[in-house]
Amino acid sequence: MQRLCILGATGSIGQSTLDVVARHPDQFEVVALTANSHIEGLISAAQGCQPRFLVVADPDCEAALRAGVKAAGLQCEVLSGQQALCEVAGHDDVDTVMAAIVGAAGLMPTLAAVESGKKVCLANKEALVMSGQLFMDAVQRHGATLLPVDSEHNAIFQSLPADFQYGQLHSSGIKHLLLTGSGGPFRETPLSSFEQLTPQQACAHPNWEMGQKISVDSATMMNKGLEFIEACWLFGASPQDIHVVLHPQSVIHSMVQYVDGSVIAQLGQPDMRTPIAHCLAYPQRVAAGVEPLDFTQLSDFTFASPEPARYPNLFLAIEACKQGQWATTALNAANEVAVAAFLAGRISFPAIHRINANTLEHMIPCVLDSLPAVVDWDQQARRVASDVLNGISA
Ligand SMILES: NC(=O)C1=CN([C@@H]2O[C@H](COP(=O)(O)OP(=O)(O)OC[C@H]3O[C@@H](n4cnc5c(N)ncnc54)[C@H](OP(=O)(O)O)[C@@H]3O)[C@@H](O)[C@H]2O)C=CC1
Ligand SMILES: CC(=O)[C@@H](O)[C@H](O)COP(=O)(O)O
Ligand SMILES: [Mn+2]
Repeated sequence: MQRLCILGATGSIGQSTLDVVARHPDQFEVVALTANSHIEGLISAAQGCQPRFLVVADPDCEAALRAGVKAAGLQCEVLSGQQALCEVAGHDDVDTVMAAIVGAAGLMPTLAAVESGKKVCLANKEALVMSGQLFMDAVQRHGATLLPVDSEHNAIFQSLPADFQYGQLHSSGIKHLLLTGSGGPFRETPLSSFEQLTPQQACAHPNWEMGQKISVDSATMMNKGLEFIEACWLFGASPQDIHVVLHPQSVIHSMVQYVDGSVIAQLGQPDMRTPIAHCLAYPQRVAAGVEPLDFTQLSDFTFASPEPARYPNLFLAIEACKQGQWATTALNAANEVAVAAFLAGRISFPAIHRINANTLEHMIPCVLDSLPAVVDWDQQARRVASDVLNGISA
């Protein structure tokens, strides 16, 4: 029996994880569920799986959660605050942590799981983008098992040689990692109308149902930029090892191109239950509730290169990846500030890129060789991004 902690249980990945887990009560037991403040969602999830711990990050929500737990007749211990998230992620009674908090808020709880040597199923790409080498060193040092949930990285993981060793792309006969991206909802929208695009339009992804932040990131292709950085860390790749390919159908989830001309791909429905089930059951396989692909019903597969004028955030992220940790941590922070402002209706869609680029220009390169340095740098970048934002929206 695998004992699970689901960080971000009320979100899109959290809910898909609960769906997979509920199909296999003989294999998975949920020990802890966490959220930020969505109490009803947490209680409803707890009614399905009866966890021992329920945790809200926002301490102001603890009393309401306690009352809700009592009213629902649940036998859960209620905790709150970031330290409590870290405690359940590293708890002795937990084997596996689904890291599915969105954004930088996931860094500390995910690292707590890593530092306790857990099996960590990583959806929270921002944690890795922020802390790269420190994160990967902690995985090594604490003997954690890191499995990629992000659909592209899961596809690459499945397409690599079974005996692939971290960082040995070239000696494994690999030429390139082909990172596919849909291009988001604005792939064919005239650039002249970008200033008028709304959050609702940006969140209407053509293929995937996801949380708001990652949906906007898909629309700007910052998501692919974050994934580019994520792939470098996960597989020990260099920027020149990775090619981004537009594939609007999102059926091929990414590929590995070998020196002999072979290309190995992982395909499937655009449904996160597949990579989630793959990570949870690895190295076994379990049913995920996902319909098999029917190739006779599929439309054409098409491919293209992303255009810099349409997706400047993608190219900014690739450049940041080449610059190093100071740049990727700052870019991630700026992007979180910018996307929140766009979702709140404060700035236009193209202003997301202006904030990201201006923030990077204001940051003076430095070495981030400790976690406190990363956290401090993230905060500095948020302050700079907020100043840029106030200048734009004033
Ligand atoms: N959705 C998808 O298909 C995919 C997502 N990912 C990655 O997975 C992660 C989660 O994405 P997604 O599920 O879409 O996001 P959602 O917005 O749907 O869910 C986010 C979750 O994080 C919790 N949360 C938000 N802020 C905090 C905080 N400050 N402290 C603690 N918990 C917090 C939310 O709680 P509450 O409900 O209380 O706000 C919720 O449970 C992201 O990093 C994303 O990039 C990767 C690949 C695919
Ligand atoms: C499902 C998943 O992994 C997302 O990250 C997805 O890739 C978003 O789609 P885009 O390819 O449009 O970014
Ligand atoms: Mn992805």
